[in-house]
Amino acid sequence: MAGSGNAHLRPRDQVLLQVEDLVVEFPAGRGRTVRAVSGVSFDLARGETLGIVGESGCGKSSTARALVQLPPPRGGSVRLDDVELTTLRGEALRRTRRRLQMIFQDPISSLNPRRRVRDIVSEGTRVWGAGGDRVDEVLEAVGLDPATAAVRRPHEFSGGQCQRISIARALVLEPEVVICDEPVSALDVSVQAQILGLLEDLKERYRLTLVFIAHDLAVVKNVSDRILVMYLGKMCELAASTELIERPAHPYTRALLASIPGSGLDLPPADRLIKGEPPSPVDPPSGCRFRTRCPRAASRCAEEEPEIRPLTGGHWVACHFPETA
Ligand SMILES: Nc1ncnc2c1ncn2[C@@H]1O[C@H](COP(=O)(O)OP(=O)(O)OP(=O)(O)O)[C@@H](O)[C@H]1O
Repeated sequence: MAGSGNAHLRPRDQVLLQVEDLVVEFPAGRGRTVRAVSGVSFDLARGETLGIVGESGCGKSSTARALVQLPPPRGGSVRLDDVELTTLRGEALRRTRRRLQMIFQDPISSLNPRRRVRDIVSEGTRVWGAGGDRVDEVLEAVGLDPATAAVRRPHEFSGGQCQRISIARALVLEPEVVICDEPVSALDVSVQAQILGLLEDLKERYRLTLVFIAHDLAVVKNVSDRILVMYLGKMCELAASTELIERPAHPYTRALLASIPGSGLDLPPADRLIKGEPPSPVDPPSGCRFRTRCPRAASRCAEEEPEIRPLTGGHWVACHFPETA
């Protein structure tokens, strides 16, 4: 079972992926360290979509990469079924990693321009020695005509089509969990909707479990069953999507939500804007990391770091003064 600080995690036998107290660090020059992710914990039931949202630099991509152990996190646990990924090495890690696939933000640069689509999509299957016969099926599943698309190269496709190719490349390995790291951020708005719709369809068809990362809460809210809001490497709030949208409790979540046109959240102007830039994660503020930009900050917020704690069943928040109305 999860430790007391991670009481929002469900019992292990109910979840496919369980992440506990994840810590990711990078060297930041002059002997300093940046803690990009600090104490992040969440779980995913099979077939569920968890959205992770927060502004640039809050640690979303570092969290995503730590799930697939690229690189392995500095601390914490990532458990897929009964398999603890953080202690796996070599062939055992490689074999388990196939079950978790990633889709990235920039589809064009993540595809090798010199190779034909068939080779790109089947690349992983050659490493695995299986799945090569699924290339046509997955190309068709992502909406590309295998007969014409497979022999072309990435530059002959639009950004949206390249993202379809990336999705096919992930799907061909029959993953259980697909981690989508800002999959639509680089695409035109009209294309974004198509790719989001495609991911929803594929999730049903292949019984996928999704982690969906975006800086834009407007995108995340429509595709996620639950949403985790991160700020400067830490968890702010975690709740079912409708609960988080209808009753956001953390001042950061509230400001993110109020910035979405038509969100229905009518905040006083001071609460609506997130002032200034995020502080440096190399030297984060004492106490609550959001306090330097928070309209509700009080002296306690500088002295004491808020633990993540329950508001109602399934709704968790790390704030000394959450909105509870
Ligand atoms: N390889 C690295 N070396 C040093 N610092 C890094 C590295 N990768 C990320 N960081 C730092 O870790 C912090 C979190 O970065 P991360 O990319 O995970 O955030 P993010 O929320 O995904 O942001 P974005 O939306 O811009 O990708 C940032 O301060 C970033 O500068």
